[in-house]
Amino acid sequence: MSYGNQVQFKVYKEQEKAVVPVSYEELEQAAKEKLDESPYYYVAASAGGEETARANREGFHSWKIVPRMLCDTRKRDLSVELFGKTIPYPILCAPVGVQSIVHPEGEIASARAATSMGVPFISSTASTHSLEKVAAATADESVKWFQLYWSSDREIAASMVQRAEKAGYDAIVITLDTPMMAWREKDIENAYLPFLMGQGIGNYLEDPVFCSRLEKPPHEDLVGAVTYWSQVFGNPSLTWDDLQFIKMHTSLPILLKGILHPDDAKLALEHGVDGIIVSNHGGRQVDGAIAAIDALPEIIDVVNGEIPVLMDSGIRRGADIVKALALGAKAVLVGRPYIYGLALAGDAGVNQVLRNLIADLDLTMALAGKKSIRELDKSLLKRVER
Ligand SMILES: Cc1cc2nc3c(=O)[nH]c(=O)nc-3n(C[C@H](O)[C@H](O)[C@H](O)COP(=O)(O)O)c2cc1C
Ligand SMILES: O=C(O)C(=O)c1ccccc1
Repeated sequence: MSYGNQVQFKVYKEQEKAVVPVSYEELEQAAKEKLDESPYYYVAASAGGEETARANREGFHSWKIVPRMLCDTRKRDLSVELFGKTIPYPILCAPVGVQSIVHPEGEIASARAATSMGVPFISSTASTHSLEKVAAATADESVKWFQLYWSSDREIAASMVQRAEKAGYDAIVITLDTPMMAWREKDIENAYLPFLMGQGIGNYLEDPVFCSRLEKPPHEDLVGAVTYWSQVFGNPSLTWDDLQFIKMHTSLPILLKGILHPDDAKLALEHGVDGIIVSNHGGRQVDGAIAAIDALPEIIDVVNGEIPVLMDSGIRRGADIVKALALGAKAVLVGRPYIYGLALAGDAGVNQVLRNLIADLDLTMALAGKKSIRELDKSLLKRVER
């Protein structure tokens, strides 16, 4: 029996204990049926008319895999190396804030599930559970990164980065595309702001610098804490020169998330960052922005192998990952798929969504004639305009 068949049998066998639908569309539908309208749309909806969210998918559709034959793909190796650590698959859990709106255990359950299978977890600044509690839910040797929303009170930003380093995180992801929330029509219709109920601000409520700015501690005056949070959450005044400030406060590798323009990739290199994540935030920020997969090739050219380039926005199946990697991404991040798994079945749901994605990737690699991530390049793809 070939290794490929073993993967299939294992997946079929595990289906007996299935807790979530296998297809992405059915997964999303099941989450819609389970969740209340406001949290469901907070996760599922994108900015404006959702043109960019659609473009993310259409972008993948316009690349086609041209499989190779007779390549002996019995044994495959999906591992990649990032900042000196080998991860078993080229997949990470994207930073997603306020996960407690879909499941009370939120980020803790997701981090536990992901890292137990070797999938790095990127912990969001906007988590309900603090970065220390998320780290405590994972094994010491597991790979985890911390995502920074750079507060307009920069001492808070510095404090969070230092806390992350102390708690054992391996890298800092600075998200650049969300100094403020975009025009999200569903959330406006639903007047939905979970932060006002104290959700998604766990990292602030436990931050010594944040708390030192308050008149009363958060447990005595949550409204005061939330009000201050709303004043300092975003920082639209940042410029490239500010990066130096965070670099001074950490020895961890720094990645910039939300890069779409090749000139920004150039600036990232000039400012000495360690990695780039090509992303349009899953279509949740600039509606009308270029699809992340369409932005990727030019950025890969500019970066020219100097630092790792990762991508996210619209990854739904194994073939999407093969396409992103063939176009030069080192690894991909997934967002909504694992959040729907969390909504439906807590850590078991996250586990199953990731397991399915990995098995799909593994089979797609084998059937495309590729046995290692290193073998993926543009020659496997053809662009088909429709
Ligand atoms: C509900 C939700 C919350 C998010 N919160 C954050 C966040 O706190 N920080 C961040 O950098 N990105 C955040 N993102 C964006 C993701 O990291 C990622 O870029 C995006 O989800 C990828 O697209 P996908 O959902 O199509 O996989 C969020 C996305 C969703 C769906
Ligand atoms: O909703 C988001 O996309 C996001 O990035 C975010 C921003 C602030 C708090 C929580 C999530």
